[in-house]
Amino acid sequence: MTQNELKEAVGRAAIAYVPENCIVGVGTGSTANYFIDALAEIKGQIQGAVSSSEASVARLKSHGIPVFDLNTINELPVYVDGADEINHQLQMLKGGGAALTREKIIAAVAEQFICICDESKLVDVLGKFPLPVEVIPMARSHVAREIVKLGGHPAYREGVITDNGNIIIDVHGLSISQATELETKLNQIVGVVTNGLFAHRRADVLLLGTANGVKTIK
Ligand SMILES: O=C[C@H](O)[C@H](O)[C@H](O)COP(=O)(O)O
Repeated sequence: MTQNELKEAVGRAAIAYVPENCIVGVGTGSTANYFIDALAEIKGQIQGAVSSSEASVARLKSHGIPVFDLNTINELPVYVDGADEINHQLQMLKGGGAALTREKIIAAVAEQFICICDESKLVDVLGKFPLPVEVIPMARSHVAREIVKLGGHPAYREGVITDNGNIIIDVHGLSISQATELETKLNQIVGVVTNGLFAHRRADVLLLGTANGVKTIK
């Protein structure tokens, strides 16, 4: 199977976690896009969605799926999203598509986080994929200097402005054994909006696309 076929398989498998008549949390990226396309097939059975990016909002709307403002809803049973890396404790590294902050907000509201990935994303130690950090533009140099003090190599992601009007610094050279501690330390740097470690709020279920089918890891 190709990587895209594995992504499509997990996107479809996640539909089983969507309760009838609910509002569903929808993530961002190529894997989440397959979930959105599968969701379109059952759109008559849900009220609609909340979404972590303008790109996903546009895709949901193109399928005729109603999109709600997160502030108008009281409960969110499930959030479905991809990841750039996930470890065996179901801690994730996210934000390759620059949507990390809205993803973290929706994940905080959701009762269950269902992570959908092809098997290339499962790692023993997070950090080979550069860790994205969303930063207020005027704090760029300050945040970069503080990241160096933590042992990382910061790189400004040129030409990218997030949906929130901020910039992204990608942190290279990390081998993240203490993910919750690093998530907290990075968030304490003044000027950081959030970082792409999802260690405090991990996934509840991983649907992993493999050559032998979709594996469920809890
Ligand atoms: O900002 C983007 C998100 O964190 C994505 O969930 C992540 O980058 C994975 O995307 P993809 O499914 O395209 O690999």
